[in-house]
Amino acid sequence: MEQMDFCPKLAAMAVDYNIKLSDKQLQELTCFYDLLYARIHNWSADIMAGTMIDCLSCYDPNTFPVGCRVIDIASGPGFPGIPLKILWPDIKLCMLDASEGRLSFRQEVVERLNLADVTNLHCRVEDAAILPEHHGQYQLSMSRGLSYSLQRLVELGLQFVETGGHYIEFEVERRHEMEGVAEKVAAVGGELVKVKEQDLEGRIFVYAKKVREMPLTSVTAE
Ligand SMILES: C[S@@+](CC[C@H](N)C(=O)[O-])C[C@H]1O[C@@H](n2cnc3c(N)ncnc32)[C@H](O)[C@@H]1O
Repeated sequence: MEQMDFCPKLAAMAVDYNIKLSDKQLQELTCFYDLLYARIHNWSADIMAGTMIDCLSCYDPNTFPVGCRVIDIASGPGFPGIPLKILWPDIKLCMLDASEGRLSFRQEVVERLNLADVTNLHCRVEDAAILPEHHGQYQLSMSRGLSYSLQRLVELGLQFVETGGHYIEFEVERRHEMEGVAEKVAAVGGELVKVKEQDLEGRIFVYAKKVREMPLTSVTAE
């Protein structure tokens, strides 16, 4: 029953949040939901439609150049990377997570949906950030649900992008973290571009641009 509800709920929410989804994209997002439901957790259609809309809401034309190289850090089962890839099939997407189980699930989704230009990485973000094949190799990085401080997240995210590239943090209801956010971003080589709030999931999107290269500090506990 939940599964049958998903597609119409997502379609209605997309209209509410001004996100245009084609029938094909709705089908693909529904297929992703079906796989999540069967393999990961039987999340309700309401919760999952909200999660998909949350992921898609980070889109900003100034940070997503056509065909851009994107890395989703700590992607888990594929959020926000897979919904964004479905909405913008031209992006070249890498999804990274420290959990191996999540990698095989994401791979299954990629194969079922026949998604091109997607790579999957089983690695800790701190390790990948200093590898030459990932450091500075993307135009856009993002993370949703990784539980580090905002400054540490921006620091890590900016390691992956070239100068002029962007990092998007999916911040949620940590108002204290938003104090002095521009200074926190500047301290790790970035410039705060904008902050966007959305009622759904208490979301605050933080957009940071990389303006200079900074070495990654070796914080191990926060
Ligand atoms: C709360 S989940 C969020 C997953 C997904 N981004 C989402 O929005 O549903 C946090 C994820 O971070 C991953 N993770 C935690 N520490 C990590 C690290 N140091 N490097 C890479 N992934 C990490 C976990 O394996 C988990 O999949």
